[in-house]
Amino acid sequence: MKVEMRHIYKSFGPVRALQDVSLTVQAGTIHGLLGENGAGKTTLMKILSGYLRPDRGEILLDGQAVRFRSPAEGLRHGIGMLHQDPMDFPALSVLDNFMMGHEGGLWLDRRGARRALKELADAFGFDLDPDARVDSLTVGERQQLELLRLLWRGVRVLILDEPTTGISAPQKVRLFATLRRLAEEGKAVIFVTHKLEEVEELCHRVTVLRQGRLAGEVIPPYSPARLIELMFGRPVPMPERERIPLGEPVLEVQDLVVGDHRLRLSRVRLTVRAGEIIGLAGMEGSGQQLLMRACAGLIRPWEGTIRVSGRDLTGKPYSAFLEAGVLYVPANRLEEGLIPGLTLTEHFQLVYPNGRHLIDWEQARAEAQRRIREFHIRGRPETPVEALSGGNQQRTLLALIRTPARLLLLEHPTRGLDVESSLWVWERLKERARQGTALMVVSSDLQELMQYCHRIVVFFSGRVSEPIDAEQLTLDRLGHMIAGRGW
Ligand SMILES: Nc1ncnc2c1ncn2[C@@H]1O[C@H](COP(=O)(O)OP(=O)(O)OP(=O)(O)O)[C@@H](O)[C@H]1O
Repeated sequence: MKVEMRHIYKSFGPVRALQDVSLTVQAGTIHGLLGENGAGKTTLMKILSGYLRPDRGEILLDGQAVRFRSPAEGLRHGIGMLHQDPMDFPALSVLDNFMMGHEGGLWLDRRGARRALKELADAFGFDLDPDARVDSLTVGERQQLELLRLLWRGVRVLILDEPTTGISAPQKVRLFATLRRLAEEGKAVIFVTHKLEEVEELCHRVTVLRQGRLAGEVIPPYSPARLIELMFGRPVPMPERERIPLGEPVLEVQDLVVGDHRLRLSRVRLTVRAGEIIGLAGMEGSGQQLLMRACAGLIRPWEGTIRVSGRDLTGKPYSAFLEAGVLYVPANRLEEGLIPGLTLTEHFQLVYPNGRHLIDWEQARAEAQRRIREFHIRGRPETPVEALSGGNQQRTLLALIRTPARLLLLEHPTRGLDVESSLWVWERLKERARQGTALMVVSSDLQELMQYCHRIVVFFSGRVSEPIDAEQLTLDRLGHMIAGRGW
């Protein structure tokens, strides 16, 4: 199906999210949509899939003008969107979610649906237990489930809004192969991303948006420098690798045994020093989060000890970890990090209250404004967090990290961030390291781990490697280890 969007305009109050954007996507192709944070990519795709209505402009499918009043209508026309943050029902099972929205709903033939789920999951190499509750899945697994659901619904235009952020390198390879296959079968695939290498690897054509406007359209062979210039309106220099000197041990993990219903980490030993940045690499769900949560005081270890700055905190409550200067920034920003419905000002007041009993809202607003400026958040003090673009939600989370901190535990701090914003975030994190904070960072971006971390710990199915000096690692070796080879 050929998709045409013509002269689309969309504003949210004073924010002009899209101005005169046109896009044509041919059937049988993978079309990239590239742009910096807040460029309007998600808004454009929400309009195409029926989640939002444009203020002006039209949409044509195979030359026929269409107007969708809801995503369900979009889906009936064969347009499905895989969102950046999972849009599922966490309290229900994988199978229930898979069947959700299907004509017949939950009364549908469950056995048939179960079979379809298994077949699709096998085709992609995804390992999803149909009876698991969705809130026990990782972000990546939830994305996988949603992708399978859309395919099962028979979409002809598949929109993927940054689909690779939560999944492992081998899963990405499989996903890309599947997307190519879907394109060969005649589907139109729209691939929203910040990552230039993904555009190069996958896309037959790419449209670049900048600040709500069309910046250009490019076909291979791509020049990364040209794409960056289209995205940001100027070249963006890459930083040199930096060696931050290390201080005293901050985090000392001894023979830690910790687990949940599906995974168990055995005898983990790790010391992180002041100023050190340790990267945790592995497929989503390989145990990184267990270690992070144990070190944040959110889950109790079964055995072993956790010491922070010499104090034994094993088995102590989360509040004791907070008091010791341990801060945890989770991956799931809209469920655990931010509170939908609350504004930016309200979020900052929760973390930095300006009064004991009464809040001076005038001052609160001014403080929020200051942080918005400092962290380059595209939003206003009164903006509710769910109205921010994904990248700006991430910046907000970072702006909410209290100072000083002894130990920062960050999951995917640059997930969903464009090149320039990622550099900016890492600058902030390095600044913390230089001030003596110890950092432990989970990321699926191996290149970024290699670039910024002193040492890297690799996880595979609950196995945990010794910390490896990042300078002695190659991207290739790291990729193999993550896939369970060469241990
Ligand atoms: N519901 C909303 N209410 C108010 N403003 C909004 C809303 N949705 C989006 N915006 C604003 O519109 C602009 C474009 O946002 P959009 O999410 O489309 O960007 P994006 O290119 O997808 O960015 P990212 O890569 O960070 O997700 C941003 O300035 C954003 O804050």
